[in-house]
Amino acid sequence: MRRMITERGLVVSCQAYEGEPLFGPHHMAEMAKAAVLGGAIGIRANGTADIAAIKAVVNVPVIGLLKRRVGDCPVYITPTLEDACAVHAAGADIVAIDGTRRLRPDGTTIRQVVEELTRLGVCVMADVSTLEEGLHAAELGVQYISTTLSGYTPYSPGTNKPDIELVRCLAQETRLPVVAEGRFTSSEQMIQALNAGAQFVVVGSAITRPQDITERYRKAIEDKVVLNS
Ligand SMILES: CC(=O)N[C@H](C=O)[C@@H](O)[C@H](O)[C@H](O)COP(=O)(O)O
Repeated sequence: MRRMITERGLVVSCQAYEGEPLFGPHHMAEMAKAAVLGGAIGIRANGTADIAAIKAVVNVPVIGLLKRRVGDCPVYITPTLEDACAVHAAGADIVAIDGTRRLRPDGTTIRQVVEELTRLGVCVMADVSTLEEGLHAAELGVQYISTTLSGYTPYSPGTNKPDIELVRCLAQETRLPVVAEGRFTSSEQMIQALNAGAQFVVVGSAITRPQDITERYRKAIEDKVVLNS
């Protein structure tokens, strides 16, 4: 049985890239278990192996995606219908796809992908970068809109902070659950997003990438303390 996320709260993204120490389904499944122990109401995961491994050990809904770069196509979050079907088949409760209007690597449009996933009964999260993309995805009939790609398209504002303003606008202008995702590094920012209308907040690197967390602490020392004279 596939489950939606209906509560408000924190979803933890458990992702590691090839070459990183925690890459691999075993590590990601253990990370997901730890996140659920801490109170995560859902997990976001990349790749069919990680999704299946995580589904086997947690009982909260899993948002699945498949990051895949094809040539120089900028669409890389579950870029094709086949990728979305693979994510669904791996057990994801919700399938996250690129929610922009950009053509997918196989030349298809978001409309075609969402129409087919809707016909198959797949629950879709559209990862968008602007309000306009969110409104368009909502019109196509997706179930969730996430701010995931804000700052990651050439036409969206690039900052090192979460895009709380986009959360607020999406929450005001659509009737769909809005997901706040991308660059959350503090619980204060999470509260701001929830108060701006997010149904839940997805936090990744700040919880599940130890090398990034360590680097953030180390940089703080460098910025404030003279280490060597
Ligand atoms: C833009 C993109 O490709 N985002 C990906 C989407 O799944 C992941 O790399 C992020 O880690 C995830 O969105 C969570 O964000 P953050 O790690 O900043 O908390």
